[in-house]
Amino acid sequence: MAGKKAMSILPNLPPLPTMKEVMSVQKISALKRLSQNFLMDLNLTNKIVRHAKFVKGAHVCEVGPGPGGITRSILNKQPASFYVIEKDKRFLPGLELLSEASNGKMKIFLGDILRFDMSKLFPDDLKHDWLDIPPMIHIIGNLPFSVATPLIIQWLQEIQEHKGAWSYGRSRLTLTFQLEVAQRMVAEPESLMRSRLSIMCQYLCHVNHVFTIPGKAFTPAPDVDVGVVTFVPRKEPLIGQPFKLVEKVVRCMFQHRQKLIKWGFEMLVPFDRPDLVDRFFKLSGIGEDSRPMELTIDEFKSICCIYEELCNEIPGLFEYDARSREVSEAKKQWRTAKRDGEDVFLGT
Ligand SMILES: C[S@@+](CC[C@H](N)C(=O)[O-])C[C@H]1O[C@@H](n2cnc3c(N)ncnc32)[C@H](O)[C@@H]1O
Repeated sequence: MAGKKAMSILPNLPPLPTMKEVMSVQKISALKRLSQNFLMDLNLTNKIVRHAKFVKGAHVCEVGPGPGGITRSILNKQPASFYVIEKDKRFLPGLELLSEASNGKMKIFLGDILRFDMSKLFPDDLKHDWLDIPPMIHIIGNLPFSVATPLIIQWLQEIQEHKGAWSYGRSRLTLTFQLEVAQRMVAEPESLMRSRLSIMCQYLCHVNHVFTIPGKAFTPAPDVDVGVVTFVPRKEPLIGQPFKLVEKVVRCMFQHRQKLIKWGFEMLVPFDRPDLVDRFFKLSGIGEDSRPMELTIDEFKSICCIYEELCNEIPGLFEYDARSREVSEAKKQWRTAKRDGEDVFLGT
C-alpha cells in the first residue's frame, strides 16, 4: 500500500461535503417531538452501513436522514440509487448538498414515513419472485423512537402481504431501536424480554441484533442505548394465518405477559364462553401452567389455527374486544346476574 495516493471513496463522483460543511448550512437544534438524536460519528455510521451489507450497487432507502451522517456513509458505498425520506424540512439544505455531490443518485422526499408508499419507489426490473434471493433493495434508518414500533408493525404487515417495498421481493432492512425494543425483537422463549414484538418479528423475518450503540454516542444523548437490528423476510412465514389475526392473538396473549396463558385465551373469547378457553387448552396441548413468554412460535401457530377455526365457527368473534367498554359493562351485569342467580339458588 506504500506510496498509494489517498483516493476519493467515490471515484466517479465529486468528493462528498464533509459533515462540518453539511452542518454549516443547517444550524439545527434537535426536536424532542421528532425523536431527534443524531449520530455524527462516522465510524459508527459506517459500521451500521457495513452491517447492512449488500449496499454497494443496491437501491437504498434511508428513513429520517436528519443531518446526514448515515446518508454520507451510504453514499460512500456507491448505491445504484438512493432515496431519503425526512419529515423535518430544516434538514433540506444539508441534504441537498449531499444530493448535489451524488450526481443525481440521491433523491430527497419530504414527508412522513408512516404514510410513504414504497411500492413504486424502485425500478420495476428489480422485482424478484418471493422465493428467489432478496432483491438489491435495502431500507436503512436510525429510526425516530416515536415511530419505530408502529413503523415496524406496519412494515411487517407489508412483508406478509408482499406490499410496499416487499412487492419487489424479500427486501432487507437495517434499523435502530431503543436497546430494550431490539432485545425484545430477538428474544427467545423463556427470556424475560420475550414479548409481542418477538413473535411478530420472528414469525416473518430472520432478525438479528447486530450491535449496540451507547446512548452517549448520540447528540443529544438519549437516556437509553440503541440496538442495530437487521431483518431478512422469511421465504415462508412461520405462522400462515392473516397478519391481522396473528397480531390480535399475539397482542391478547401478551396482555398479561407474566400470568398464566388462561388469561390470554380469555381475552380472545367471550367472557360467558369458558368452554372455548378449555378448547384452546385441549386442542393446542399447551400446559395450563405455561406463561406467554415461554411459548414457542410453533405454539403460537397452533393458537392462531384454533382461533381461526373459532372465528369461522362463531360470527363476530374476530371483532370481539375484551377490553372495550361495552364488554366490561356486559361482564359486570353478567357477573351480578350470575351471583344473584347463585344466591337465589343457594338460598332455596
Ligand atoms: C433519530 S433521528 C436520526 C437522524 C439521522 N439519521 C442520524 O442518525 O443522525 C430521526 C430522524 O427521523 C426524522 N423523523 C422523525 N419522524 C419522522 C417521520 N415520521 N417520517 C420521516 N422522518 C421522521 C427526524 O426529523 C430525524 O431526522
